[in-house]
Amino acid sequence: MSKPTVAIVGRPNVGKSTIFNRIVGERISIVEDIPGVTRDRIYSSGEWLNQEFSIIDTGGIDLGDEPFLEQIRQQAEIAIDEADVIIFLANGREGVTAADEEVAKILYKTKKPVVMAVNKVDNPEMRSDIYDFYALGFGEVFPISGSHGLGLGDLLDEVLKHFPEKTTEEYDENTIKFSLIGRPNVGKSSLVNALLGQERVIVSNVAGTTRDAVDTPLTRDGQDYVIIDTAGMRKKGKVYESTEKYSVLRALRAIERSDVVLVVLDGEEGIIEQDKKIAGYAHEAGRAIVIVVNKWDAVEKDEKTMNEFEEKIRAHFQFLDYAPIVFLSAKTKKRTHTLLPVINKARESHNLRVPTNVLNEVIMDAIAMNPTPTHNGQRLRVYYATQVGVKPPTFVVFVNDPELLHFSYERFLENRIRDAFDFAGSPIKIIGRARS
Ligand SMILES: Nc1nc2c(ncn2[C@@H]2O[C@H](COP(=O)(O)OP(=O)(O)OP(=O)(O)O)[C@@H](O)[C@H]2O)c(=O)[nH]1
Ligand SMILES: Nc1nc2c(ncn2[C@@H]2O[C@H](COP(=O)(O)OP(=O)(O)OP(=O)(O)O)[C@@H](O)[C@H]2O)c(=O)[nH]1
Repeated sequence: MSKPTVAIVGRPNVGKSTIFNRIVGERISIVEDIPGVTRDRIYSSGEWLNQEFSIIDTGGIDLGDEPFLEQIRQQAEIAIDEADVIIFLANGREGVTAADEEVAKILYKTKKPVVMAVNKVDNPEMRSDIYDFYALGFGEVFPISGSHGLGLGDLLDEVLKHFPEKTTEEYDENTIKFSLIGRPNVGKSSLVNALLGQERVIVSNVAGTTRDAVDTPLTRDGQDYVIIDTAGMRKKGKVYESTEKYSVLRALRAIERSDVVLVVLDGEEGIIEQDKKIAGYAHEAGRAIVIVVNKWDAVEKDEKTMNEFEEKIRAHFQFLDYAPIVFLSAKTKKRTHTLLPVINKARESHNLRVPTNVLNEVIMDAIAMNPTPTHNGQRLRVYYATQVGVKPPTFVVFVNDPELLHFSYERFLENRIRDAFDFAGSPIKIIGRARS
């Protein structure tokens, strides 16, 4: 299900990142640290009154050497393209500035709801500083203070009012939604074309929450698929489309709407740091993952080449050890037919539920084989485990003290679970919980 999206715009220094962090709350900090993956804090999720939404800090989208005004203009346009509701943020301590007026001018052009918030109103006496902002014409002005956490509730109440009607599931639940991510030029568009082949369906604009998203349907062997955000893979001529942060944002949104994510690599050029970062996003999102090595036609090879490349992938993407690897060529179409069955399998793993009794046998056997660790004289005790969810499969392990369940032991349990059940292509999550 795609969540509504909120974007924060405003000139520099009004406090966009402060507000973003407030709204995102603890979420970012609890995400596990993956070595080599730096987090761009431009896109995350928030929750208010049980309503989940995605949030974008357009200020975090670095638009290179563009002049100052051009940058904020482009950021406002990104907000218009990507969001369902826009928070226009200004600074109450400085009043309405020329740059605020520039942002306003861009926002007048959109039909999307804009909620005006004035930040740095740190105490009630300062509330009179906000009246000038009514002149910008966005209706009610919400005084807030990011540093003191004031006024955010009222602001979010207003934002929520403008969310689109609850969208029903975009596609039938049997339809497999997948996206292709990877750095520029690895051959994502070529691969989509290769998959569509003769049966190329006219690209239809299926309305998602992002008006701009163009998804491409595909049916093969009786299975329906939708390739998510094929438009985002093509350059559409807007200035900011080519900036790295924007393509990351686009990819993150596509990942979020997908069941399965294809991480596309260039077999000819090999693996570079950017690939790792992109793969990290897919992993963190908890989607099923397939690694695709494209341009395999262009690689000079002997019988060892594929194994060697696979070893390289495993060494670089240790966190993706569950992802199957498919070598193919979008250009010659060699082995492209092997891809969809692997996608089907990954989706199946992502939805797999295992019986509690068998799961507990596996866990108890694991413990017998490799006794639980001790820490400061205290031994970890594992009582039982149960699967609490799918997409990704999530297991709660009841223990005496979750602090004692270290990453390495968790990893060991994960591997035993994987040996016992076929979760190929899917991440699995283990949560330690104290038995009450
Ligand atoms: N007094 C006061 N200062 C604030 C408040 N919110 C943010 N600030 C300060 O304003 C400055 C800018 O905040 P940021 O959140 O970095 O602003 P930004 O809009 O994201 O800036 P850019 O990243 O340059 O676009 C920081 O020094 C913050 O500490 C607030 O509510 N009150
Ligand atoms: N040799 C070879 N070249 C390929 C293959 N697939 C794509 N290419 C070439 O790689 C280049 C980039 O392909 P695209 O499909 O545009 O790559 P992309 O990942 O969609 O690129 P962006 O739109 O920039 O993100 C083109 O020149 C393709 O002809 C392949 O399997 N083998």
